[in-house]
Amino acid sequence: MEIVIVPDAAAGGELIASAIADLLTRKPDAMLGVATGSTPLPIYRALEAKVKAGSLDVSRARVCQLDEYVGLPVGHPESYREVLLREVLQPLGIPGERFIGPDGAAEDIAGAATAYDQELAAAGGVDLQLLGIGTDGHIGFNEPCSSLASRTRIKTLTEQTRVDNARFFDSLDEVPHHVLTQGIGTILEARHLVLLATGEAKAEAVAQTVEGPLSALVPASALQLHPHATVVVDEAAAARLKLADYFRATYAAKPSWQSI
Ligand SMILES: N[C@@H]1[C@@H](O)[C@H](O)[C@@H](COP(=O)(O)O)O[C@@H]1O
Repeated sequence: MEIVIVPDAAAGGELIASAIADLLTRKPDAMLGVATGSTPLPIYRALEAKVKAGSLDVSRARVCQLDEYVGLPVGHPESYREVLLREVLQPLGIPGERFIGPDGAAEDIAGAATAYDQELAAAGGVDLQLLGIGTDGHIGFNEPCSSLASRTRIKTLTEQTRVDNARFFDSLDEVPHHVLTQGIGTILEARHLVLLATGEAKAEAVAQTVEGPLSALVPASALQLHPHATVVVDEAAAARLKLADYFRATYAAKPSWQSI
């Protein structure tokens, strides 16, 4: 696992957007796994700036969703499909036909979960999966004690996650209790995992993810199992890392030709 400590969220967004640009240069039809929440927004704005400047070609890029609420009506502005259309697809000019995600409005939710895993596999898998992290260490919507081998499936949100996400809704009551999320096993199949965490509220979860034991209690610690996982943190989110100086020295000495 590579840990990169950046000065602030904007620098993290720029670094990760550059890695995505490198990937799309090597593989123009790469499948990008995108995440929701506030944290990845600087990545999307940095990508948008590159597209507008003409330095990034996304004309063949494909995009896939990490997770989705269950039970919101199709087109609900806070469904993750709508959020990603608004924050990623439309600003980058990527048409909806190149965007796949789980159907949280399906009548057969278990079937929709299985269908999404099959769709991801049929698409050739995910080249680079962006991840945020919940204050309880969740990735996607894999709450604590999710199986480290889990596939896309329905999960029940913890009260903490519902409270954390209530800011996007008019009231806590409107935050769904159930979600569809790529499983941890599904996420680990992506060829490169890139987790961005910013702000002091994430410092404890980051420390447990990076330096704690591999544990289903901290779902993000499953990144320790992945051969190419990059954790990008700002100074505030790095505050509890015991090995912060080592991570800084390692990154400073990294060969210039090597991307994250
Ligand atoms: N399902 C999403 C996660 O993918 C995201 O990482 C998390 C943190 O969001 P934020 O970045 O806003 O703190 O929120 C939600 O639970």
